[in-house]
Amino acid sequence: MGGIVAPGRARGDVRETPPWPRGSRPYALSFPPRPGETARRTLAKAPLPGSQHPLLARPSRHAPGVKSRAGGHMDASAVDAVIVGAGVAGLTAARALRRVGFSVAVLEARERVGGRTLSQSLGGEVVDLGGQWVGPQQRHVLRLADELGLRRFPQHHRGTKVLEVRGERRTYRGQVPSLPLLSLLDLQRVIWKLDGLAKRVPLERPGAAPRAAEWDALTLEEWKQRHVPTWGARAALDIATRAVFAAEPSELSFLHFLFYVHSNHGLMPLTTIEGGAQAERFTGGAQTLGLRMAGELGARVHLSTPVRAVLQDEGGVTVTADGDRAWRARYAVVAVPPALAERIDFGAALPPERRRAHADLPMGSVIKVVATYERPFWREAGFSGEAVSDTGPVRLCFDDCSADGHHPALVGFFLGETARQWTHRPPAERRRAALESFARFFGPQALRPTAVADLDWIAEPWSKGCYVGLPRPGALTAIGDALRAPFGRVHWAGTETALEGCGYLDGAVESGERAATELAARLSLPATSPSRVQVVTG
Ligand SMILES: Cc1cc2nc3c(=O)[nH]c(=O)nc-3n(C[C@H](O)[C@H](O)[C@H](O)COP(=O)(O)OP(=O)(O)OC[C@H]3O[C@@H](n4cnc5c(N)ncnc54)[C@H](O)[C@@H]3O)c2cc1C
Repeated sequence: MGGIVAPGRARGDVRETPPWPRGSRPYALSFPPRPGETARRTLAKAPLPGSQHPLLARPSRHAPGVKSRAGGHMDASAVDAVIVGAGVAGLTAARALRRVGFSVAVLEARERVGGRTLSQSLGGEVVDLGGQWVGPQQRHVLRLADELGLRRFPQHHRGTKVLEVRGERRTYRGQVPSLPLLSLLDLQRVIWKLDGLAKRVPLERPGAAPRAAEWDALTLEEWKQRHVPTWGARAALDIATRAVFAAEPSELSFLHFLFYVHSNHGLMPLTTIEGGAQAERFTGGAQTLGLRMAGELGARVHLSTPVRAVLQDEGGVTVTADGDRAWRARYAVVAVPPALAERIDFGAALPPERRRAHADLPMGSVIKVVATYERPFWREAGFSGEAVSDTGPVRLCFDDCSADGHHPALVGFFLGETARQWTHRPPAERRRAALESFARFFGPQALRPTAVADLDWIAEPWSKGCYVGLPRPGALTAIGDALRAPFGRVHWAGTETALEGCGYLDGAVESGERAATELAARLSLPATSPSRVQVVTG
């Protein structure tokens, strides 16, 4: 097969006729306004620097129809946009572009879609081994879920909670943990203080915060040592940090911590169930988000396709995957975590700030464990199923029963240093340790599950950890806007690039919509390059 064809569906072979003449259609995709909207619209309207980029002056090593590096002929296909990564962000971008008539190909390294979401059957009910909850503030993901027709149900939270601190098991009800009064007062002051400081970090440019350089050089641990006098407030801050970031306070840039809190509507919404980020779950699991979108995209999604190079020239982008397969596109959206983008060759002109983003946003560390039971024995004993611990190895636990309560389950998390300690241990030993934690929280019945499943996200080669990439101290200010700024014809998505909901499903959706808006603007400009209608295959 060879010759000249229009941008095609999956492999450059089917013309997709847009309902308007090329170049005449307004670019705007209709997403509701959000923080930074003005700036984004400006970006979308301004001529982007693609054609002036120094990289575009030289021909691609992978122009269609040429020999590949491996010497074989390339299997090149042409589309408007190649999207790298079929997580929620990449699929959101692809779906949005597709719905306004652009042709897309989505290339995914794994043999499944959904990335950091994974829903699987356990004990007769679907459980989530990756991303799971959504909250009322998370409007991007909630709107997408509604569009896709997904149903949600409230996270169970009624009953007594468990707090394990300094080796002592305490119980409490409501929102106020069982700590000494002085610690509680200190904790409330610290929450107000941190929420106040977070609001001073501009989401578009954290580096423009009043004391950005100083805060970026400081770790959350160092800030805590200076500003939090009571042991109880310190312990609560440590526990909350591990739960929210899957990292230790000593690993986090204080500036990034504040950015993240601002991006996610404050500390309390981040850490609570009722009215917070853990308020609801998806019926059928969170992976249904990606599965539904992939269903709409059909053969445009290519699984088991690890991308190795995204190289651009004057006319477009050539994306090369394992097996010497290549796709030709006008633009690309790279929707993988920065730590995974490090493995992709973007050519010598990739700006140093962007290289730094790939090198200095290591992923957090989490192992998630779900155990199912005959009976919800913790509910029957008056417990909500919520437990936090500074002892571990399970440091955070929730009730994970099905919506109707008929499939009792608990879910636990190994987080930060604890997850790293357990990543190399045998899975059976790890599961046993998780059950022992559950038993300490709620009673010995926890040692008798009907089934147990766990997922060590550190060992996942296409995630390298989770929940999210975390800038090392000093990196956020050095990277500047390179996390989001397009590199020639390459645009970036993924929850790490989100202004709102960063780190969460909400941020993945927000970033996918933003990248689609950027691309739609450029794709709607009059087509000047003949290469967009060329494809030559072997
Ligand atoms: C245990 C756990 C619990 C979580 N809990 C929650 C929660 O309760 N609520 C919430 O909102 N969020 C939660 N999250 C975070 C949430 O899952 C993520 O923010 C979100 O899924 C990120 O989506 P993404 O599309 O940005 O990235 P990803 O899901 O990582 O998608 C990137 C995709 O790119 C692919 N890829 C990587 N490299 C390449 C390559 N070279 N070529 C081709 N493909 C490639 C990957 O395989 C992946 O499919 C949790 C995550 C984990 C792991």
